[in-house]
Amino acid sequence: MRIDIITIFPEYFSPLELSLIGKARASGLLDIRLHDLRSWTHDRHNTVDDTPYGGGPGMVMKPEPWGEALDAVTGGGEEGATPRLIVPAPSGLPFTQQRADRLAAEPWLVFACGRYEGIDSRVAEDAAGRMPVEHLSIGDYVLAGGESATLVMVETVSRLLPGVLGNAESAVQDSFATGAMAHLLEGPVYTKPPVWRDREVPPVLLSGNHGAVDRWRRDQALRATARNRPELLDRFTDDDLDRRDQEV
Ligand SMILES: Nc1cc(-c2ccc3cc[nH]c3c2)n[nH]1
Repeated sequence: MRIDIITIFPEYFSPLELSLIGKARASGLLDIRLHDLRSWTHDRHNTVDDTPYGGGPGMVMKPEPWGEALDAVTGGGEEGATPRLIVPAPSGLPFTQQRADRLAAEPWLVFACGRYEGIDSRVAEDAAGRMPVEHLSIGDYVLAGGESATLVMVETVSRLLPGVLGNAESAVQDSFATGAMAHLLEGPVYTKPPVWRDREVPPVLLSGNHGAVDRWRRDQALRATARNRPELLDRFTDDDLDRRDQEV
């Protein structure tokens, strides 16, 4: 997958040089390219913002640099390929695991990181004439810019790509994404030592009884979900829950 990120703070994305994503980039699994929006300004001050039409607080990102940046970045696709443009925004569609699964199937994503009060709306309108455009929100809170949201989305999508996670992690990911644990919150996890500050690991996890361990883990996941996200349990009918009992 190719991922282009356009931002006035390219250094914000140095975490993408680390860990699994850093390794995936080094191996060629992931091709992440950073672009400084100011490269497409032509004035002495590299101006990217201006006052909002209609008045109001703050500044709005000017359309000209964005238009030139998107033309330059998206024009260079192989065999004229076009990317999907993702614009992080508090007003966007919810970014969910399901939407991440869908984005992970895309060959090329471009992220437009806004700042100030946002990007002149004509930029996305103009781009939509040449490529799919999605405004996405990572949650109901307001960030100072799109960079944090882009980091979250790039990490969530990248870890779904085959080969990015090691075998162990991808096995864990599968068990929570599908089957009896799908859509449930993860329960508690433990590792050595068996006793730490007089706190024991739940004995079932040391029992070697895989059926009992699976049942215990599903029960813990149901408890965590009922406690913190009861609305997720609405997805299950009583029959589903009974069937899950048989499954595990
Ligand atoms: N889910 C979420 C996205 C944002 C966001 C996205 C872009 C910009 C640009 C300026 N402020 C922004 C905030 N906040 N919260």
